[in-house]
Amino acid sequence: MGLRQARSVKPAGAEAARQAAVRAEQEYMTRLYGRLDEERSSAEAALRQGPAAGGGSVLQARVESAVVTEEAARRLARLNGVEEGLCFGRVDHVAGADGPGDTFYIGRIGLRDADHEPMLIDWRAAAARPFYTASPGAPGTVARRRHLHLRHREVVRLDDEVFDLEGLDEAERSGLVGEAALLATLRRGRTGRMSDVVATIQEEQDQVIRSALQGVLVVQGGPGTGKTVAALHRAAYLLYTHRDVLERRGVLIVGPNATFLRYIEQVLPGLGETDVVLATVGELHPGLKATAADEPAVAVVKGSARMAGLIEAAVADRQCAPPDGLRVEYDGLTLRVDAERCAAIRDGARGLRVPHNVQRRRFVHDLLEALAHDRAEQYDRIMDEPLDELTRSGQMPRWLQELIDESADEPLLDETDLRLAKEALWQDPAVRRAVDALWPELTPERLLSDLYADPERLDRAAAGAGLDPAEAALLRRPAGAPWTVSDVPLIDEAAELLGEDDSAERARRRAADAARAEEVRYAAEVMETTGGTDMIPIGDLISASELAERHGDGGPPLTTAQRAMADRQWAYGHVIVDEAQELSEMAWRAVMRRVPTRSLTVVGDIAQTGSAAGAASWGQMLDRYVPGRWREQRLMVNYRTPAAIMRVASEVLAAVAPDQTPPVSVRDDGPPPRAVELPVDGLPGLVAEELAGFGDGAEGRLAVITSAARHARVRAVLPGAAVGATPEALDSPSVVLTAEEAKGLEFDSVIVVDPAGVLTESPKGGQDLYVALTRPTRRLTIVHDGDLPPLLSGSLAGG
Ligand SMILES: Nc1ncnc2c1ncn2[C@@H]1O[C@H](COP(=O)(O)OP(=O)(O)OP(=O)(O)O)[C@@H](O)[C@H]1O
Repeated sequence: MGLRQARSVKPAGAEAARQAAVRAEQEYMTRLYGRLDEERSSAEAALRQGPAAGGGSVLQARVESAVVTEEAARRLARLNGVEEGLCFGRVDHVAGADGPGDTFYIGRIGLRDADHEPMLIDWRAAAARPFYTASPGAPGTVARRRHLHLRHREVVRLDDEVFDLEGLDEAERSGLVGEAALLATLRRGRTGRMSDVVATIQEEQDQVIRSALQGVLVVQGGPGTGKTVAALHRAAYLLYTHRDVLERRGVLIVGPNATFLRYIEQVLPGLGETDVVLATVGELHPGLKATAADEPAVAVVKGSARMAGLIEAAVADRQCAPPDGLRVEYDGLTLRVDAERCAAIRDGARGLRVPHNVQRRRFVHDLLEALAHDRAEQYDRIMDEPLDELTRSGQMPRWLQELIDESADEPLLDETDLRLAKEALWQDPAVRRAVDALWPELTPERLLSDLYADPERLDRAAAGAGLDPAEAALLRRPAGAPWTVSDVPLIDEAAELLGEDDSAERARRRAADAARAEEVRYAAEVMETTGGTDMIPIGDLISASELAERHGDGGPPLTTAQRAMADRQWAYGHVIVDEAQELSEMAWRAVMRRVPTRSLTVVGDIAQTGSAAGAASWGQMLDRYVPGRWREQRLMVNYRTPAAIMRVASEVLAAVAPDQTPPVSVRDDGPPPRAVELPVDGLPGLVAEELAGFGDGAEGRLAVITSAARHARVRAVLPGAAVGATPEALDSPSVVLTAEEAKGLEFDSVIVVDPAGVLTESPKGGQDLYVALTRPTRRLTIVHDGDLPPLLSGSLAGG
């Protein structure tokens, strides 16, 4: 939207009129909050009372109570979540020939009065849209947009934007100022957590938020253009508009790291939304929670799509036919299956179009059958020896010879004999060992750790997948080393090829039965806990780590989000990938498996790609799934970084990614960025000065972003600062981060230490410095040792 064209009106000299307007709005807000209180009371009563008694079985009654209770708990959670800023806007439509124009109040949820007349319109509803899209150039039927600023339940300020200028007198026109509501929001100090922006969504963002559910939408935008915030509001909007599908299937949001997910976590409940799973790539596979990163060169190999071929080859390598045939000692005999038969059995199993662990059942069956036959033949020969002797010596009685001749055509083993023989063989440890060695039952983790730890296996698999020996060597590591984030898509890929192993399948079935019983018990317990508001609503917005904790407690998987997270084969209704430029080809495969309908929102900035295995273009990652069928929307306005800071960042961008256009800053406030020549030992003084600049309020966050080379020293001189991308770091006034860790986050003040180091360490060639420079919302200080990179020195004021 033409942000600078939008206008607000300050009725100069009309203080009395302003006060009257505030009073009128206060009256309306009081009614709205009164209605909210009534709704809360009725949700609490529904929780206390449960469903009305009716006919039906005890089980049916229990299930109904669970449903009613869950619905009431959700409703209550939603109502409690909107206490602050319940209503934030109002639109007045132009009067028509048939009477005065409609007025709508816009809020975080919708409310109706006792007669079911709408009092407050949910921001996601179609009737709310003009509030976001009206602009002076295209006002539609909107005459005025009013932003209401509340503190608790009290109206503290109104900002009007009048689109029907004809209706204003000269004094009012001269009092018009630029986008007061947005700028006031943007200037607020940071709290370490992202907050919702429902009151100030801009038109270009609105288009992203309300874009159709179907297909792949790419949102490409520079730093601070609100990609993350728009993606989260889109999740809320889609869940509201397509509740039927998405409540059942859930929405998955993939973010770059756990801290980032914590940073955005509270936005969704704030928007009144649930049924959303937040996960990093390292958590995509149930049961895993990898955070360690590989060296860039290793990450590049692990991220390459060729790894899919390597894993396929590694699985095939675990399906053996011994070149000399199989020999097993059993019951005093040496049982044999010759090489040709072994190969036929292996190929027969491979020919089934099912995963390895399921094919194994056929392999085991056929191999045991071959062994059983060999055993029967050997017994037969042993039994035949005395008879042969009789024949040779001419002492065979006629009746016996006749009996032998009659049974000559009968098979050695009938069906029952064969079954019993196979069962007996399968009980024998030596037979099992032999079968397992040829075609083991494998978990994905075991496949991968065996592979990484065995150079010969690796070389064989690599050769089958077109990786050269040097690349294969990068994958080597000792068994038992912790999994890295880049391993997780590989484990997921392996799981797909291996299928459930038998024991896992049995455990899953047992767990499902137990969970069902537990759900009924839980519902009954909830009914007894009729504590009203202090009852913890059933949390639907769940992160992978929370899920793991709950499962550790043996709690039942209750919600869509919880069920989805626990199930590798869950198909989500929609997937949102944030900082999507960082995903490798293999990570994309893992994501795409989770959304067979290809309903995705892909959010990122190609200019910020830091990961060596990440995207150079969106087509590189997406064309193989939806060739030419993804749509792109660009966000061009930077809401975070003031213009003077952005000028410095833009010069870096021009040098490292000349084909990318930096966004235009909406803010041009704040002090100019500065460069300071200072040894690391001088940092405490600088940090103290910056923190003092925030004043005494609780708000205000500072980050020291430094190169890996200086990280240890910077940490040592700043013992009071939090370190690294941990959730606790978000609550700390100051934190020391690498550029990689700072991705997606923002801070009031940023000190970049050792820009030359950040620049050279950046795997892609400078993108990390661009990321670091675009984190501040107010102040940027660059600290160097007299080695300021030339691409910064031109645009910075020295200090
Ligand atoms: N319409 C808006 N109203 C108020 N604040 C907004 C609006 N759009 C974005 N912002 C604010 O601008 C800041 C940047 O937004 P966000 O983090 O979503 O940007 P981004 O494009 O994801 O950035 P990056 O690529 O650097 O991670 C946030 O503080 C966000 O709340």
